[in-house]
Amino acid sequence: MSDVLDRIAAYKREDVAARKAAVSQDAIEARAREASPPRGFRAALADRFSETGRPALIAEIKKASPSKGLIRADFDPPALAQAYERGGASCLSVLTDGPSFQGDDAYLTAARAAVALPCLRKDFLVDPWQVAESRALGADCILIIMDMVDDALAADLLAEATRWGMDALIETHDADEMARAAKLVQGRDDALIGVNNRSLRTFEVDLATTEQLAALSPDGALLVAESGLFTPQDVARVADAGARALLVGESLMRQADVEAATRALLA
Ligand SMILES: O=C(O)c1ccccc1NCC(=O)[C@H](O)[C@H](O)COP(=O)(O)O
Repeated sequence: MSDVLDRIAAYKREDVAARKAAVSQDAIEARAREASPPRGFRAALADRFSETGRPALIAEIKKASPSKGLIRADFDPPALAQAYERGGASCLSVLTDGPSFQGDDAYLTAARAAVALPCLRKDFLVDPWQVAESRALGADCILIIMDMVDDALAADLLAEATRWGMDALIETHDADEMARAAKLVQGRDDALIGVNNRSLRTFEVDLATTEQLAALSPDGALLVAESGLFTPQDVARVADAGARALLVGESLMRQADVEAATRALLA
């Protein structure tokens, strides 16, 4: 039986085929060349960690999710981006997937225009064409979910991100994916490796995932702990495991005062 990740991959392939039929590679590249220059996503995280000795925050603009349904009804991406920036976030993550997250490409463009922070396009990449599309939308970083791509596609996506001057967050959830990610970034000094504490197939969340995989992360990679982080104690736990950055959505999106909640989480 197919699970949610398989279903997302299936509709994404159809969606990308339709987008590619409407906008050729040359046309999407022309749009990408017109976009505002990349802001340096990994560098922003590394700089903040160097300055503070604490994990830097990637704050996520997330309206809904398959595991939680609607998370935030009062949803204004530019206002949320500004609240995150004032609260101390180093980068943003913006969900652009519509069917499962009620996201939209326009949310990324609008959020990025409202702040000076680098932005991750949080979507499911199954084709290198989507990398140029992400850049055309203004993204500074793309997501490569190792569970969703084979090694060849992962390498193509990473090469495309590099070609466009973008960073790539390479997401893992188990030791096998971490080993594949380590091979993928071998010889590079700009690796950004994520450990998702949530299984995207069962939705089970366990911070021990970061603790278990951190030791397997390649030397020199900047490690990002993703999902299920609600309290400063959670932050301290993944920091102790070696995380230099955090990706947080739900716990901040559920707060009335997002700026204060962001500050409190990082305190
Ligand atoms: O969040 C989900 O339910 C989900 C389901 C299937 C695929 C991906 C999913 N989430 C993407 C993420 O990784 C999170 O949005 C991100 O790490 C933030 O997590 P959280 O702080 O727990 O909202």
